[in-house]
Amino acid sequence: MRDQASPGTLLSQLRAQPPLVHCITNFVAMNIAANVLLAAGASPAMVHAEEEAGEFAAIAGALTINIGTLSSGWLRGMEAAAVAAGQSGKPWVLDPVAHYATGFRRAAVDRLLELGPTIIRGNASEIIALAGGVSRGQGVDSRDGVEQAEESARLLARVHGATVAVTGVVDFVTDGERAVRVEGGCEWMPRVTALGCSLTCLVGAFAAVRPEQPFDATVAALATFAVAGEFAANGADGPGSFSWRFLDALAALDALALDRNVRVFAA
Ligand SMILES: Nc1ncnc2c1ncn2[C@@H]1O[C@H](COP(=O)(O)OP(=O)(O)OP(=O)(O)O)[C@@H](O)[C@H]1O
Ligand SMILES: Cc1ncsc1CCO
Ligand SMILES: [Mg+2]
Repeated sequence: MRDQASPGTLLSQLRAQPPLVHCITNFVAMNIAANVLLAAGASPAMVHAEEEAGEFAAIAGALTINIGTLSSGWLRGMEAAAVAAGQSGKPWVLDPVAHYATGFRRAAVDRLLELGPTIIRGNASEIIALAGGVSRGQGVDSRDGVEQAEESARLLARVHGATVAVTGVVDFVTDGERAVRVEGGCEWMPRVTALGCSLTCLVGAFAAVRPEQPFDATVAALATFAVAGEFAANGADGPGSFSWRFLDALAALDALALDRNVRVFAA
């Protein structure tokens, strides 16, 4: 990994100049995602009303859109925000939560994809289905392995000119040319709701720090989660204690510890 764009370097930059991150996320995720961004050192704002989402996206350093608890009004807010982000050259991240579940979600994601997300972050079931494959997903949790989603991720990245991140036991990131796997995290992570949604918001925070390098920004965010997740697993008895230890580990994580413990490998 090039030195100037190591995860630790990006984390230091994020903390030196905390980016304002416009998050349109779901009702389940709103609180934990805001706390995750604050713990990491970024400044979250949960703004979804259609009357203001476009205006706000132009002010923020990056935008994240998550369709977890979608409604028609929210979708109009998402579209306005994505258009404004595109017009003002701000990176934006799409989290297509359970987009395969209903026609409403499928149509919403199709429209959002047309608006050209900079980064797409999902679990394996979501990424496989987004590329037109047959996924085993039903609800918001993944029922497929990341390995099964790697080719789908490469395809999506090429078709949409986006960086695509698939998360799970070992994460996978590609921009269609480069690809890496990020190891780490812990078994409790999928047992705490909305940690993936929160990661999407953190990807936005890193993208605001490096808008021209969405691939490096995405890897840095995933690496931050992987290392903080491993540290937090130490002494955790289950999802409850892991959840608060994870916030503490994120806040305590420094650039040096991140770069020393990160496990990113070319794929
Ligand atoms: N079994 C596991 N072992 C280690 N880390 C994991 C495991 N499962 C998920 N993770 C990590 O948890 C984080 C969230 O990823 P996950 O794939 O669970 O997202 P998600 O399914 O979209 O979650 P949600 O929809 O609940 O927000 C990522 O950092 C990922 O690396
Ligand atoms: C549980 C749940 N339901 C809709 S969104 C969400 C958060 C995890 O994706
Ligand atoms: Mg998810």
